[in-house]
Amino acid sequence: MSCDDFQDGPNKYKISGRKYGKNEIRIFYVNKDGPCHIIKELLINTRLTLETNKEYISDDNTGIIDTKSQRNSVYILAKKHGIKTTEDFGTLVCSYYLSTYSHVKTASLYIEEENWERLSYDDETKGKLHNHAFMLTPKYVRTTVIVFNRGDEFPTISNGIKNLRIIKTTQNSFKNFSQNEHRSIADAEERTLCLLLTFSWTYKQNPQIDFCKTFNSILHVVLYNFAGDLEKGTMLTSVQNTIFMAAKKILDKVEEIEFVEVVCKNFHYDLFDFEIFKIPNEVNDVFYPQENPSEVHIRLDRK
Ligand SMILES: O=c1[nH]c(=O)c2[nH]c(=O)[nH]c2[nH]1
Repeated sequence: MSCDDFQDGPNKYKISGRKYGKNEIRIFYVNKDGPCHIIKELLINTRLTLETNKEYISDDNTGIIDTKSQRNSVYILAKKHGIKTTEDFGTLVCSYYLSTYSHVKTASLYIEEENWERLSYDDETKGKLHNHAFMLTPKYVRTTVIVFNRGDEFPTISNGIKNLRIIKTTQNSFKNFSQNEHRSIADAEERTLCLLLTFSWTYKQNPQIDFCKTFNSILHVVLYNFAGDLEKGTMLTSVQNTIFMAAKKILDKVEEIEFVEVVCKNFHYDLFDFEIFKIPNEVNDVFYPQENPSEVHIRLDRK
């Protein structure tokens, strides 16, 4: 019987999940080694699971590492060691919690990274990048999850792309779906496809890779899978098939990845009905974007 199984009179219970931590620790780090500054802005959620559960089932708080202490460790470790990569820094923070507090069973972090790009001018200096000025280009959020269990040699690391919104105006069909008595929409040979994509991929333990380079090559896979060749494009027949193909191509491309998860919101762009106004509509060029997207999910594992 584990410490999470317990009995109160005739009633038996099991705590099947417990963790706690600080949310949205915002940290901005500037590497000032030389005139060309390198920056990182991270939003971090910490989570600790303790070996015992006495703080849940009794008034004994002696094991609780308060969430402000958890937050302070993030800033102090950044000051002492800097932040080179998000994955290394996240691993350092988790290792710190595990090595400092012998009663921490699992330390994990969820990290979002702001997409600051080095500033450049659209003039004769085009192509040259500024040493210490940046602009926020929030096309998507880069995510990292680190889970470090006591006793494991390495943490499990996941990366992801959150809230990438893309739209394609042709070469999207949706047809031959279930004929049922409640069906209200017709087959579409053509439609406008607008997706809000969140990908995450989890590495095998201790992958020997450049996480940043891998992120960029996965972003390329995701975009090319959606859009295809710049001029010729590519045909998409459903959201389900589109995200399956993207996940498969990621596993094909990066051997070190164990599984990929995709959550895809599909914003329907409906055609405005001009028929009632007797306005001819030879070209489908006016749409009304719907607010409430549908959602398609897949997780693809290696076997
Ligand atoms: O690609 C799609 N998959 C669906 O499951 C679905 N449902 C829907 O209304 N439109 C779409 N499109």
